[in-house]
Amino acid sequence: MPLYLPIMLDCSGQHCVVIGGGAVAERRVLGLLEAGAVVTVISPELTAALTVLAETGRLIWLSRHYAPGDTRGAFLVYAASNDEQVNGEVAHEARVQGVPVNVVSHGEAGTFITPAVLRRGRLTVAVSASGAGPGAVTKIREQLEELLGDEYEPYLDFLYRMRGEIKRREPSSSVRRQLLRRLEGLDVLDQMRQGTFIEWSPEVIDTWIADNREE
Ligand SMILES: C[C@@]1(CC(=O)O)c2cc3[nH]c(cc4nc(cc5[nH]c(cc(n2)[C@H]1CCC(=O)O)[C@@](C)(CC(=O)O)[C@@H]5CCC(=O)O)C(CC(=O)O)=C4CCC(=O)O)c(CCC(=O)O)c3CC(=O)O
Ligand SMILES: NC(=O)C1=CN([C@@H]2O[C@H](COP(=O)(O)OP(=O)(O)OC[C@H]3O[C@@H](n4cnc5c(N)ncnc54)[C@H](O)[C@@H]3O)[C@@H](O)[C@H]2O)C=CC1
Repeated sequence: MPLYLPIMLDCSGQHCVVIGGGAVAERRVLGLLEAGAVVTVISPELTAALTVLAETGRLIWLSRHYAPGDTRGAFLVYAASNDEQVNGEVAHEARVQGVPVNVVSHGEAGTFITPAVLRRGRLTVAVSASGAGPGAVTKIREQLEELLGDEYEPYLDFLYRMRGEIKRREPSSSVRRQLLRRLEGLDVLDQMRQGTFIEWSPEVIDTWIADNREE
């Protein structure tokens, strides 16, 4: 297996196709929906959770087997049936069309693989072992879950908001850089972990910027 290139893809509004409706397809669909994709599932059967998503209009379900041409025009394709041969055909068709494809039954047959994912609001950590085995990946993801607690969600929201304020208010790029460096050096993350953080009002932000803007 090669060393894959990690990237973060904007899938919002993009048409993505999943072949198969089992447990693995379900994981792929949930990831796609979280990323805002428009999902079509092609499978004669669906898991209970996928059935609910189809019934509530969160995905488009074509209740049939894969047929040639199903991957046409897709942004991403997932060959997630339990039939190796079908998955191989899907992969071949997608490759010919230049559409990125993930093959769940045989990673190397696809053009990308799916990492284990940990999310904390704006934070996304994707773990790949380049095919060394799902056990290793899962264990590393679980260890990172211990390390990166829920406090990262409000912390990154705080940094995001303050970064916006600094960029909006401060015309000098060198001062901006200094403010952003100082911002990241604050003990806000610890305060959030301990539950002692008090949301910064616009006045507090003004004062902090004024106090920290000297070069
Ligand atoms: C190559 C890759 C291709 C891809 O799917 O993209 C691939 C391939 C295969 N997985 C297989 C088996 C299992 N995989 C899992 C679980 C996960 N597998 C995932 C990713 C990947 N799996 C890609 C490499 C990622 C990397 O290394 O970077 C995760 C991270 C993401 C996800 O699937 O959501 C998720 C953990 C999520 C988490 O913990 O967060 C479980 C456990 C379970 O399902 O509960 C089992 C059953 C138990 C077992 O076999 O150990 C088989 C054998 C199938 C067979 O026997 O027929 C193949 C085929 C092959 O080896 O090529
Ligand atoms: N990459 C991964 O993380 C993992 C991969 N696997 C592999 O993924 C495959 C699928 O796993 P599960 O989802 O657990 O299997 P499953 O048996 O629960 O689901 C298979 C799905 O494929 C559908 N299907 C079968 N033939 C089809 C066709 N011709 N066209 C469209 N849909 C078709 C079935 O209706 C069913 O919905 C396994 O066979 C295994 O090889 C298994 C576990 C984890």
